[in-house]
Amino acid sequence: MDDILELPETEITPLRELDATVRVVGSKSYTNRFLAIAGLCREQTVLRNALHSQDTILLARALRAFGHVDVHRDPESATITVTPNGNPMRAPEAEIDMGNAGTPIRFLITMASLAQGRTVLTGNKRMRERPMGHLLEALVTLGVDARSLHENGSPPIEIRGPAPSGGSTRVDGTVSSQFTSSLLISAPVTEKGLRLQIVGDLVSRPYVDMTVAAMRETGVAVEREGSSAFVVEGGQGYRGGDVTVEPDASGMSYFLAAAALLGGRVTVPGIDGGSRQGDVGLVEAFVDMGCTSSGDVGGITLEGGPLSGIDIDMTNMPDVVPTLAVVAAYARGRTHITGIGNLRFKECDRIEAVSTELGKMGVTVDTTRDTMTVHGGSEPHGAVIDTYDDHRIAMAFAVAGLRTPGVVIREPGCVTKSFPNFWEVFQGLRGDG
Ligand SMILES: O=C(O)C1=C[C@@H](OP(=O)(O)O)[C@@H](O)[C@H](O)C1
Ligand SMILES: C=C(OP(=O)(O)O)C(=O)O
Repeated sequence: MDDILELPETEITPLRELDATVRVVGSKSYTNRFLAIAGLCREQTVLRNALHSQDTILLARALRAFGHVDVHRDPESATITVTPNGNPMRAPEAEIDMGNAGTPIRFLITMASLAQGRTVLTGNKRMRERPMGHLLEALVTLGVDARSLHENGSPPIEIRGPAPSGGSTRVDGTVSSQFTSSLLISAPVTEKGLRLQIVGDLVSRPYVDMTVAAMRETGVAVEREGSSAFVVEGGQGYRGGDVTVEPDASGMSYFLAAAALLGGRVTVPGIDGGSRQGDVGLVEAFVDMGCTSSGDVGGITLEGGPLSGIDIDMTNMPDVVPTLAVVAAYARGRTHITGIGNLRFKECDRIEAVSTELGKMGVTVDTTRDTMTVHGGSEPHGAVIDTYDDHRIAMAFAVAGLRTPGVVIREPGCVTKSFPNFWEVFQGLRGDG
């Protein structure tokens, strides 16, 4: 098919009927976790169904730059193999440019403290505005020499290692869960381990649960004390071997949304409601709006129905807010979304972006610092959608184009951050793909 990734824009052709089984890419979050863990492991790790996208490639390259592991991808078997080569972890001489890969750069900030020498982690313009300050504060308490070179809490971040090995610290959980995950992942390979207390209300909590699950799956013990404290003993080694990554729940959301908007049916195999990925919670939200779901252990099926607005707290599923907001635009009544203040620190300010772009389609959206209210009910019209170099804005609004004629997505190539074959899979919904 045409290489949509290279085009300045693409117009979406509406679709009348939908009944499809859709295979989505491997989870971005699990791939990032298992890659980071493999980068700390003394044994070889083989990742199956791992996500091969801009962000995970940047993480794999960064791991290689520390010189202690070889990372090899076999496209035939879609496996990524991480093999320790016996060398110590050393800070690379050149700065590491992490683009706008938020999770990877945050995982690497703590990992870099284990390496000998001065590491500088940087990124694109947007990354240089994204917050890392709470993670730096937690690391400084542990005695790590880590700082924001522009003293604004954002990259470039300089880390001088190796740091004193572990200890006790606190981390603010109100801006990003990735700081907690970052501290936890490196903890078992330190000498003293980590006692960690989260302060403030933790956002995106399911991602921390995924971190703990990934750590346990790879052989280390993590103790939890209540919901906000963790103890990880030092001197533990991660276990290598085979790891299989489940499908990406955020990537799944666009296809479930398509079923919701078209009154059609979509099945995504390989993932079920019991997944730890918080974004599977979107299925329940769509059911509350009027859809029907059926799921067995082998997959999730959603069938559209007449849609009504809902009130929903999305603290635990930030990445599917654009998806839900687009569907809400087609629902009768208003949808009030709370708990989403940290959407302002993602690939773009997603509260602003979603309300501006829905506005272009004739939909009224009210916003506050941490909420969004979408007024549905009158049929949206087509518009040229700016995507702000944000994959989730592109993918969410593409779905609107399946129902509304005249939706044009600018810079469709931005999907490569998390879902490089998105347009191919999207085209496949037509059954002629
Ligand atoms: O740990 C992770 O894999 C992620 C955590 C979330 O970020 P925040 O904790 O910053 O909300 C999410 O938005 C991101 O896409 C992936
Ligand atoms: C926020 C996201 O990613 P990250 O924070 O890893 O850049 C995302 O994928 O929606």
